[in-house]
Amino acid sequence: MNPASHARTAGAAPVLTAAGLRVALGGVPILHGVDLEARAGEVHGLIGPNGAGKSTLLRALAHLVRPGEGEIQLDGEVGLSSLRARERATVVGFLPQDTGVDLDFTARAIVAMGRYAHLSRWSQPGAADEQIVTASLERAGVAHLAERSVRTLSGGQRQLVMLAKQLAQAPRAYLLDEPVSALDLAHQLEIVALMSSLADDGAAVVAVLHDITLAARACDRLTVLQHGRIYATGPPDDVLTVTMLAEVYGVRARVENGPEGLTVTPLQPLRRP
Ligand SMILES: Nc1ncnc2c1ncn2[C@@H]1O[C@H](COP(=O)(O)OP(=O)(O)OP(=O)(O)O)[C@@H](O)[C@H]1O
Repeated sequence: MNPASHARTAGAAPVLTAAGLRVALGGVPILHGVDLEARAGEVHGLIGPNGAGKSTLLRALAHLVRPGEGEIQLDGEVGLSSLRARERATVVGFLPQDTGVDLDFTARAIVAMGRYAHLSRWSQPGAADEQIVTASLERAGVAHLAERSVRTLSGGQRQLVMLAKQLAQAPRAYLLDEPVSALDLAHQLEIVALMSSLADDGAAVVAVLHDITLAARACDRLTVLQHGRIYATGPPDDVLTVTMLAEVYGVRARVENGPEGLTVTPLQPLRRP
């Protein structure tokens, strides 16, 4: 972690606090008592193998799946479930893993939907909302796609448009499920920089990431999930160990700390954990 981001996170207040979350899907227990804090001004990475429960945890934080036990508190005092949907949308924004859209809307129209959270039931978007939509398209690097139907966009372009919608929504906590999975290298770096600038602006950012080296460099804190439980949480330097990679991912790996930060190189599969 670079020293600037370290300073950014010192003393950061939790926006969302999950305590003892238990979630079952289709009658199958998936999360078994998970605690997590999404802090203002911090980029928090969720990592772990396929099926560990990362998306489920993110969806629970976004109030898209209801925990059987445990709850999510806003600012440590209000239950997220007690908020009205529109109010909740000013607190949490969720970028799904699958951004497929089967609607014939332009990218601009999709991004404009992000503003609904900030309008009263009877009001129409105004000039200020339009400006925010334009700025959000620009900040996500997709202003040139504004008038294209989202149906005609590539997977990566659609992912960026959906991210622009989150920017227009401007929640206090951005919950991003694999935000770089469909992106080329340059766009990945741009999204990492964007996550960092959102945190600099005071937002809490929680992102599911599969590229561990990218996660190490992009995140102030990492939480490792394994079989629906937290294996470790803390600064990347503490969490990303050879032992963790063997025990959680079932790989022999090299972890190096160089001038650009940590690099994790998987070398050989071990017996599946
Ligand atoms: N609707 C459902 N009914 C039953 N089981 C489900 C349902 N949705 C997800 N699961 C299971 O819950 C577990 C956790 O899934 P989840 O998508 O949270 O994992 P993940 O860590 O995000 O995985 P990935 O890295 O592959 O995206 C998986 O075993 C999955 O098969």
